[in-house]
Amino acid sequence: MSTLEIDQKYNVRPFVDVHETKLKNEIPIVRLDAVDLSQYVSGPEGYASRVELAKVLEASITTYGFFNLVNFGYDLEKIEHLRAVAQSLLQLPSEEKGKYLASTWRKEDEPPIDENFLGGERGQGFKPKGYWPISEGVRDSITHYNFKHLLQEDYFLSHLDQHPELVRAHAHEILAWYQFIHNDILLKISNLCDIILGLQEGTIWERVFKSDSQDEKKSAGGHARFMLYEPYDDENSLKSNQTWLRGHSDISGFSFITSQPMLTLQIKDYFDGEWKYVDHRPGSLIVNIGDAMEFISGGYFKACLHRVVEPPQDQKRHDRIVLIYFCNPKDGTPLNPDFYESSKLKSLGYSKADKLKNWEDITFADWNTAKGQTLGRKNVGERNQIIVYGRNLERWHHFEAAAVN
Ligand SMILES: O=C(O)CCC(=O)C(=O)O
Ligand SMILES: [Fe+2]
Repeated sequence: MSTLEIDQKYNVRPFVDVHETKLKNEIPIVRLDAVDLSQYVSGPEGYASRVELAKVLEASITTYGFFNLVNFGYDLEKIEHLRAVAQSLLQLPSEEKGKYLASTWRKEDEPPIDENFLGGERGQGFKPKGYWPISEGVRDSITHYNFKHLLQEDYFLSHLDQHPELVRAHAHEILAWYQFIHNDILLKISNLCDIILGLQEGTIWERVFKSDSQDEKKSAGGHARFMLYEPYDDENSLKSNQTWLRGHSDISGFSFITSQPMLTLQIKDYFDGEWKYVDHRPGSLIVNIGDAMEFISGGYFKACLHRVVEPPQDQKRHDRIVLIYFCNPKDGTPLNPDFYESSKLKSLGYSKADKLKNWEDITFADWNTAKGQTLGRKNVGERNQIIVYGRNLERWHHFEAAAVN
């Protein structure tokens, strides 16, 4: 079957976003700074432009830990088309989803999905609705599909039988978008981080994010997620306290989320500790620092707490689709700033000898495993300080400190 015929079979059609809210003046909202990647000029002659851009980035990632990326050089219509594919994929019947669950314990001869059989959330494939407990018996209303191995193109393309037909038909488009984020956008952002930290450009890329197309163990990790949020009914909305995804920081180095009109993503404002909706900036990506970059920078960059809640009144009862990319450091990356010998961090006191005495020497793989095991657990909630390897699992204390100052 041609791609066109497959698209017809699965009714691939544009995802219709909800209209913009008219209530922006009545809700807590934060407009993130825009990092304009068209201002990034490579080569020695572009150095001054990169220094200017690094200043904008530094102001964002050392406070909110979030920024908007604009003019990043990818055809926005292609991203819209992927959202259309995501819509049809995430709306496949349950029996189809049951064949491709995101669980390491998926076996070919396992029975079709029923309420006792839900896929894990981190493997490749589907996480059906209802996997995470939210509160008072309410379970999540999020369907997602995870992609792994995106930076190992040969491997990905030779294992397409692990994916539903719709993914198989669009495999090249999916790879193209995520590899562009990693190998183009992230490379530039890594170099800007080098400038911020007083490191030679290329340092963070080489040590942390460089991909290896053949050997996944030596490569940074490229994990993507298509997400569909469906609204709760009135009863679940009330019981869940309007929460779609509980507050957390990401494990990743950086996470990239497509900005769309429905205001539901909230961040905990670094300056006053209040939860605020992230405003929509058309054509932008919402980018945030994950735990790994916070630890690599000794806590100078902030892995901000964020959550997903119901939108303002005039955007309710509508589906929401986002495409996410989590880029993880290479497994062996040390999560301590001393390894990078940044003069800037030393002068700010972000070194083991100074502010970070309790931090154990760990690699990204250690953190990924330890925190991964806690995901979705009810006891790992807001204000519940849990220390792992000398570090706070979620850094709620950032906001307490900021609010007092
Ligand atoms: O849906 C969103 O906007 C963010 C989701 C998120 O924070 C996550 O999957 O880690
Ligand atoms: Fe997140």
